[in-house]
Amino acid sequence: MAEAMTDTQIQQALGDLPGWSYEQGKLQCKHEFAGFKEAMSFIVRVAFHAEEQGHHPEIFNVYNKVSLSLSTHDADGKVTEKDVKLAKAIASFDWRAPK
Ligand SMILES: C[C@H](O)[C@H](O)[C@H]1CNC2=NC(N)=NC(=O)C2=N1
Repeated sequence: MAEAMTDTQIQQALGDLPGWSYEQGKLQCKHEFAGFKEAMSFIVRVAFHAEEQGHHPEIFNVYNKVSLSLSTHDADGKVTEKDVKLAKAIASFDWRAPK
């Protein structure tokens, strides 16, 4: 059973996670890209990191917009260090092409 982080720990972690927020009990980010292909490229890149970490975000896409949500099933759907780790990997490569 993974250990849930406290609200204080999550707020601290968000300091190193540009573009991420804590909403509805999950780590979330929303990005807008130049078009559908750019959005899908971002999703595929997220997929490789997710698979490597054995941890997978909920992914929602509409055309050029992508929303990601992260929580840990193993901790009753709460946020754990596993979510922060994947969010950091994603934040480190996130890009937004000029529209
Ligand atoms: C067995 C498998 O590793 C688990 O179900 C993993 C897969 N990916 C996961 N992804 C996320 N975001 N949370 C999990 O708890 C989780 N569990």
